[in-house]
Amino acid sequence: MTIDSSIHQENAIPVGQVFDVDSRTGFMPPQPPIRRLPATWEEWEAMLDAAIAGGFKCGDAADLTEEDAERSESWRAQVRKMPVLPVNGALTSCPLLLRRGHLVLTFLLHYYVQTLPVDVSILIPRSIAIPVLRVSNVLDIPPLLTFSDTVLYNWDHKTAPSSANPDGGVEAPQLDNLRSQTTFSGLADEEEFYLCSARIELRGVEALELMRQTMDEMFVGDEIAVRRISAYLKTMASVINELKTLLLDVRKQCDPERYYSLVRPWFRGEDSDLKKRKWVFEGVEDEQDLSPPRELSGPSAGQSSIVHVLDVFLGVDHQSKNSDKPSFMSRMLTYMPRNHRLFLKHLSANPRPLRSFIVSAQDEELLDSYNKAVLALKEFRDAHMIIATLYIIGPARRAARVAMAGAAQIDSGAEPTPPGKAGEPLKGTGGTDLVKFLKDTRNRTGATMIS
Ligand code: HEM
Repeated sequence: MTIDSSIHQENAIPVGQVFDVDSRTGFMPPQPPIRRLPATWEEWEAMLDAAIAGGFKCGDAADLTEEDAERSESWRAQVRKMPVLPVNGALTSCPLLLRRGHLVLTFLLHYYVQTLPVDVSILIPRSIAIPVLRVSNVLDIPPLLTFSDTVLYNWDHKTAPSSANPDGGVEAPQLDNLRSQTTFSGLADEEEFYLCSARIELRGVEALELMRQTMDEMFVGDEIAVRRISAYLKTMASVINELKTLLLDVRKQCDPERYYSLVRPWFRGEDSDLKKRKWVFEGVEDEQDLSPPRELSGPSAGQSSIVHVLDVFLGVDHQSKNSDKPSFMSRMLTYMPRNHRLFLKHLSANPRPLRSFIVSAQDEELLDSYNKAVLALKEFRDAHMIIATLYIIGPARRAARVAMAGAAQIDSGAEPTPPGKAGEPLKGTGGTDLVKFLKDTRNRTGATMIS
């Protein structure tokens, strides 16, 4: 049986069409997402083409010239003049078009917001504000760029696969034959940042299949089942180790300084705005069916369902006992495609979780295999901390030192504080106090091991 089959028992892993989880590509769609919206919405596509061709810089870029600022302002003026295109008909009835619609509108939105001068308030013009709110409402995700826009629904084959597979089905994309459809900067570094996650999604499909097999065996629960689960968990540990290698491989083609200064600033959501400006969606108050969004965190691979699935399956709990506030991980669920969120909800509601099965089985080999799988996930997070240090913490400190040196030259009395040092803690794209947060998730993973 493949993981495509329908749910066949109460505690089965919930996969199949209803959850948009594919047996070959997991949370990624099996075929490349559509590349362009139909003619009715061509103005959005054309405006996005113009932004990409414009090679814009963010409004706070250190090397922004007057000419750069004028060019992006003339693009923004065109966006403001654009009509409010309808969100109806073919667009709302086709999930594939809706996904492309969300991608195009949120890239436009981030181009618009991030190219604004730093000293003006953020008013998102009606031409983007109304459609992005409508499309996001139908998809039930927030009206800004998400992991699904940059990774899940933003890929294509680098070269078209040579042939269909023998049974006439679609072949899963090869990990080394991927490209991204849309980027802000046009840099290979940005593409590599997205593709690193895409490869993890695809390689993670084997973990999904192992979970399904494990849950089937837990249902049986006899001695043979225990031996089989033990073997599945050992294989899962090696799959997670491969995910770690894929993560560390981001260093091969994504340069930390370029990522930090030329790619990452485009992702900022409302909660990462340096001046704490509010994002105002023009015209929302005139529309009966719309309301202003409550929370707008930028895209983060913390929204990757595959990592959440591993946590839920292995029993890693990210919710702090001393806080009523939802954890970052549970907040990120609302940024995932709705069906993937439902998938996770279904998995979390499993009446017989793996961890309690392991505890009650009292089998040494099984316990060892389980701990190996959890250790592999903890080591994935160790590697992730190395990456976050290389790509964010290091460059942020260096940028702060340069800024301090500049300020000291201007005014020797000034004492600016670098981010992540004595002042405000360094923020993640999702608005977290990132050093503390990443350490916490890593430690919680380690603490899941059973002694
Ligand atoms: C250059 C590459 C990467 C950088 C710089 C990076 C950075 C970060 C940062 C700063 C956070 C903190 C949360 C936030 O505020 O966004 C985070 C969270 C997270 N990232 Fe990454 N990340 C990278 C690649 C990846 C990849 C490829 C994955 C896996 C698909 C991943 C999975 C996660 C997860 C699951 C979280 C939530 C926290 C956790 O589970 O430990 N990241 N990342």
